[in-house]
Amino acid sequence: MAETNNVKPNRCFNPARKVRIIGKIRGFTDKESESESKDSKPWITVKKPQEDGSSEKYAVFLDAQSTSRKDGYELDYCSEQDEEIGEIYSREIKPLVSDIFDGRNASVIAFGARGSGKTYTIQGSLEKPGLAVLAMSEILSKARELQKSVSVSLYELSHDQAYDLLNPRHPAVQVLEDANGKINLKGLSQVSVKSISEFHNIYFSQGNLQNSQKVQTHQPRSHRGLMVHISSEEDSLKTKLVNKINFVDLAGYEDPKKSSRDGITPAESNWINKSLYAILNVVSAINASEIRVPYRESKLTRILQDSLAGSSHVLLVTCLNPVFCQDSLSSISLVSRSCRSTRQVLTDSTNRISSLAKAKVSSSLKSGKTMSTSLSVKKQVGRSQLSSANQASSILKGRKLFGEEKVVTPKQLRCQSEDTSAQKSKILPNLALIVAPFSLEEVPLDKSNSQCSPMIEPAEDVNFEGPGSQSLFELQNTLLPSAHSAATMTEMEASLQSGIYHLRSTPSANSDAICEANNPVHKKNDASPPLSERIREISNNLKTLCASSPLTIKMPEEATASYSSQLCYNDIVEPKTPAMELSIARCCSPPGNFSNRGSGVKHSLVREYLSFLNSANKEELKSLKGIGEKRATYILELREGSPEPFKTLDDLQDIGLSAKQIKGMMKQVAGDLFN
Ligand SMILES: Nc1ncnc2c1ncn2[C@@H]1O[C@H](COP(=O)(O)OP(=O)(O)OP(=O)(O)O)[C@@H](O)[C@H]1O
Repeated sequence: MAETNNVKPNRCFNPARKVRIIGKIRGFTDKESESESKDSKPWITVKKPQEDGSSEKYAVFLDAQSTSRKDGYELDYCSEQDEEIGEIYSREIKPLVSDIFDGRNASVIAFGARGSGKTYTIQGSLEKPGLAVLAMSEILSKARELQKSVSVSLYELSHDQAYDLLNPRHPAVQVLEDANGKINLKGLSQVSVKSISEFHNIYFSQGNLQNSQKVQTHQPRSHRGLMVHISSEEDSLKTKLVNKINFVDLAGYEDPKKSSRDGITPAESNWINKSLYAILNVVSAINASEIRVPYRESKLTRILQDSLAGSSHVLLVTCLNPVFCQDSLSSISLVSRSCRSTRQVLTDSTNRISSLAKAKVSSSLKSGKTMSTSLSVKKQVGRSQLSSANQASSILKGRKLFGEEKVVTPKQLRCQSEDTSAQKSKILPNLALIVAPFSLEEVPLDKSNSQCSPMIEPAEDVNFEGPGSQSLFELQNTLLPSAHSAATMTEMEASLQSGIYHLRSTPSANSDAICEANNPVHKKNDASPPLSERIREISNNLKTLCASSPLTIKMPEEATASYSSQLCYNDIVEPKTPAMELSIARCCSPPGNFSNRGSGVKHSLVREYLSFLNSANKEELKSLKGIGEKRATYILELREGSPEPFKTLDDLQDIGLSAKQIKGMMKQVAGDLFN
């Protein structure tokens, strides 16, 4: 664990990230305590933030002794195994409860493998109340103080169908969205609660209620949600203000390939995992401040939509089994992937920390080798190396379900080298973190692949969920550079099931900023140099000018004469519409405009271009047609001798360009204007 000290501090913390992710290691059950030998090494260890500032976050290390696989993840917080639920409540939930009374919504979601203690954490028992019960106790006392009313709803989700657990008939709940984007849960009862004992009766007896009614809603694995509504009458507005806090006990994550212990079918298991991926996809999109948050991917995310979006607090509690559990390993890995975008690997709450990969990176760099950033990273341990037809279909299915993923070949990755060379030093170590626990293919260092970085994709479909379903925050983002689209659960599923790890990096506001800082030429992944931007701007201005320019009126000669003769004979001439047909020509195309308006714009373009050549740095120069490494170096040398070596286009001949080449360059930036 010595490497923990090497955990990099959170260099570019993203303040927009809204989902807090904590870990909770469950206590041993009686049976486990019996079988667990006193001196056996725990497979999960928690490392607290370092006082010397070398790490600001909690880190949890999972050491799968049977496979010698070690993984490390950063979390916002991770409770020790013996930490009482009450302590977690005070630390994590209490502040949320106060905020609900100040008008915010909240969602507390327990995620983890089967048997990892989710129900124990959220619901608990009468003797050992869970987070929801402790919260309810405080909510009720605050509500009394502030004269607000409290009601609760309970639902269960199975096969993407929600059922009301407080109605003895367990009707299906419909999720409807009104014109303002407000979510209405039709068919979900709300039962008013005045005291904690009333709440206990409702919360702890709903299982019995189901059994007595013999309604087949309660599946062995299903999601269960408690929704607490806190409402107050707003006298002045005569409206009812309602805020909500949700507690969700998700169905346990289980490898769909495993034969289930409770006889559920693979289809059911797939549905559960799909809905788990959906919630993680939403978390990922929220954290990445994406414009489009995929609430519509599952009924659960639709139900929670207004308690996930906007200024809502979201707390994801990742529950972990204290005895080795492959599914626990997979589930924290899923959470980790949902909470980062590959470009922000050091900024998210569950960054994977790997001594293994770090060592590999440093050793590979030292040894003159570098890691291949190919999309397929073969898993070192565990399952078969190659994806079977089954796995492939699962990947495809996943892609279909969770959005298309561009498959990027290693060759394409290499092609990015020029554009991303400035970022290489940042990305390479980060990349190592992403793929940490797996063996990374090492390839001989060559110029092209040494500069590889993950493929940067443009933001994909920017679809809004529906009218008004966007928060103001999201709306604002539409005006900003596209935020990154985080890795979807498709990748996670694919990786977990097939052992093939897909890396994808997408631009983010943050990364754009980094990119810009590193290389002002490459503002975006399509790398438009500022010169062409400026020239485009001039060109656009020109078009606008053309569009708004006065009509050119050609007057027939005789008409002009008669008009001017009028002017001659009258001192004060009343303006008259000439009685003649005018031939009107409107200049629309820039070349046409040029011929009519002289060469002012052209000169201005040339000036811009020359000034760029006189001031751009090497990388910027190289982005121009006809200027490679040598010419760029030569230009910089010329500039050392004279600060402005290029005063006219002809001066470009000094760097070995022919008149034809110069014209070609100008054509590149200004198109037909230089024909
Ligand atoms: N902190 C704890 N101390 C002791 N026992 C615990 C603790 N947390 C959970 N358990 C026990 O572990 C078992 C599994 O817990 P729980 O049912 O909460 O898991 P789960 O994640 O909700 O499971 P599933 O995914 O199957 O719903 C239960 O028997 C529970 O009593």
